[in-house]
Amino acid sequence: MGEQQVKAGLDGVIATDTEISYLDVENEEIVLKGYDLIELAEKKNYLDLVHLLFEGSLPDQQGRLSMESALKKEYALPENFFDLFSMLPKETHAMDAMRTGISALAGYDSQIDDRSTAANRDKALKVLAKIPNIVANSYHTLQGENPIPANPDLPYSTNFLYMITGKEPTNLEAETFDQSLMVYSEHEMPNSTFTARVIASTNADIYGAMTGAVSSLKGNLHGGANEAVMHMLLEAETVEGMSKLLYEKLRNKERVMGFGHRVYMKKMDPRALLMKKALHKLAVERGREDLYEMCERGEDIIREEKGLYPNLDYYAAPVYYLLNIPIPLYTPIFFAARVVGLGAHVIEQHDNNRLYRPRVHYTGPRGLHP
Ligand SMILES: CC(=O)SCCNC(=O)CCNC(=O)[C@H](O)C(C)(C)COP(=O)(O)OP(=O)(O)OC[C@H]1O[C@@H](n2cnc3c(N)ncnc32)[C@H](O)[C@@H]1OP(=O)(O)O
Ligand SMILES: O=C([O-])CC(=O)C(=O)O
Repeated sequence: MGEQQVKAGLDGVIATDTEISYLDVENEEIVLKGYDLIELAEKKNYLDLVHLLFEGSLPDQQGRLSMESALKKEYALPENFFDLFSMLPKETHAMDAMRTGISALAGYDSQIDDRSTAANRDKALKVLAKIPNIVANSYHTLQGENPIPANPDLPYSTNFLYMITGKEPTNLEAETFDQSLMVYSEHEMPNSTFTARVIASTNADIYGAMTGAVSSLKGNLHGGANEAVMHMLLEAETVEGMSKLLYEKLRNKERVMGFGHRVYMKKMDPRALLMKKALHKLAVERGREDLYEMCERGEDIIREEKGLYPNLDYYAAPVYYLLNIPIPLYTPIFFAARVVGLGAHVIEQHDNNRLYRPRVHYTGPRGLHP
């Protein structure tokens, strides 16, 4: 094995070739199939991006419509599917309920063992079609509420938000939510994507890979941070409260959720910048400029004191709050948006597979006898 150096957390290690996406930190660009994710998020919508990742190109109007109608045909969940959620303890976290739902879908797929590109793409589209229903209605069921049926007259992402809140969103709400799905859609090789690819590399199916990815994403060093950020903002209450809380956290050497990133670290996550703009628009419209100012104050303090910048979760959280989304759904929504990226990665892994099986640097004892 020689003298290979262990990189804690596999920091900087190249895990695979990919044609899907790349974080070009030097040029501050998130490259997605040759496009800049931020430009896509400003000019296109979520289903364009789905088409780009699954079909390899941005769609024309017709292409977008036919993708949307294919998704709508798959919105429904198997009969009595919600019974699953009513059997869970009502304290079950929305991420765990969603994970159960995705895992259960496997049993309904008669082509579960077909790992061809076309079959995998069909499966990924099925998950994408059903995920708003699973996210929104596993939550409603656990809350003892009735499931909210999909409204097929609404565009995909508008319907997703409608199924969460039960109210038809305004244009600004629908556009902001769609943009949030775009920025969450794909991000190269985060822990959850790596998890999905590692699982897929055993020839396991896409449902298993995605179920593993949900588990990874739940942790607060990853997707769970958006929920934690909102609890922090609510605890702080005011701009002054935010200063007090953050200085206290810094004194206690606590990690501040929503700051730092393995790849950007000393630079602002470009997706956070976009969500910051979206937050400003929403905050002005809602008369909640105080929430925006709290976030800015937090950003200034952590930059000055730690040299750290906000990541996407820091600004996505207050955006979701102003969209009246229940806090436990923030991370499930992150996952739902990421289904497209994860789907693309599982397809790529199966198309050119080699089992992931690394080695270790053994530091334990030798030569013992029982
Ligand atoms: C969309 C996403 O999933 S983005 C990630 C969301 N997660 C969060 O927001 C959680 C808060 N952030 C963090 O914990 C980290 O920045 C991570 C996990 C995202 C990346 O961390 P890593 O690359 O592993 O860096 P690591 O954990 O080694 O930290 C390096 C140093 O920066 C400090 N640091 C990093 N992030 C933070 C933070 N948010 N608050 C305080 N200190 C921090 C660490 O304490 C450490 O300091 P030390 O060298 O004095 O011990
Ligand atoms: O890239 C990462 O490590 C985490 C992240 O920002 C994401 O998954 O969107």
